[in-house]
Amino acid sequence: MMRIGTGYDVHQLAEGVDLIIGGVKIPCDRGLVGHSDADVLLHAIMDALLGAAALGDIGRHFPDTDERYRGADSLKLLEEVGNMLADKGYLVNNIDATVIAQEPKLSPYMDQMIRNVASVLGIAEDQVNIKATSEEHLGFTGRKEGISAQAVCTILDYMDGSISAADSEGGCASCSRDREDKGAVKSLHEAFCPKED
Ligand SMILES: Nc1ccn([C@@H]2O[C@H](COP(=O)(O)O)[C@@H](O)[C@H]2O)c(=O)n1
Ligand SMILES: C[C@@]1(CO)OP(=O)(O)OP(=O)(O)OC[C@H]1O
Repeated sequence: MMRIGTGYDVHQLAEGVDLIIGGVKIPCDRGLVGHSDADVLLHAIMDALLGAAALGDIGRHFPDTDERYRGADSLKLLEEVGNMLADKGYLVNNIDATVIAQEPKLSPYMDQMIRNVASVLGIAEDQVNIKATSEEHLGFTGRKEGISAQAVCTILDYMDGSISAADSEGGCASCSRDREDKGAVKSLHEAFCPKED
């Protein structure tokens, strides 16, 4: 069965803070404020993945009252979310996301953002799409008070037997993540990567 998830996040812009989007530190006179590194794009993607798997949201798994997540690298949190999905027998099929930012221009950094997301999730780069749009100077994003992001994803349920190796363009996530010893992931590995054993 294919399942769909959506995610949305907003962070405020302020001086004296790094701007990190999609795991890329972007040169800018202001950055996003948060308890973690405030990576608005990765937060929206995590919520989409958790939503698709009916696993709640990032606040449930990484509470902003927990000191362990102060300044947290959101790529590490995304990797944890990927592990949660794999442990439940889900494969990430595709992710599409939009960052809404009046400035700076994000297009020069898109390829690296895509590489970062694909790499930590153990999927192919063409399973990830990231876009940017300004808000034509309208609203809080248009006034440059903050940056928002939206994401949608589809995931496939390996355990229901309805998908084949051909559905997993990225192959078995366990190959790139060394998680072969876990139940559902072991099954994925055996199904999708038999020749690599
Ligand atoms: N922060 C942004 C905003 C936009 N882009 C790129 O520019 C294109 C046009 O944006 P509009 O908001 O004028 O529609 C958009 O499709 C992006 O390719 C960007 O890189 N960074
Ligand atoms: C990942 C967390 C961890 O504190 O990051 P924050 O920077 O607080 O970002 P937000 O999107 O407001 O909430 C998610 C949190 O769980």
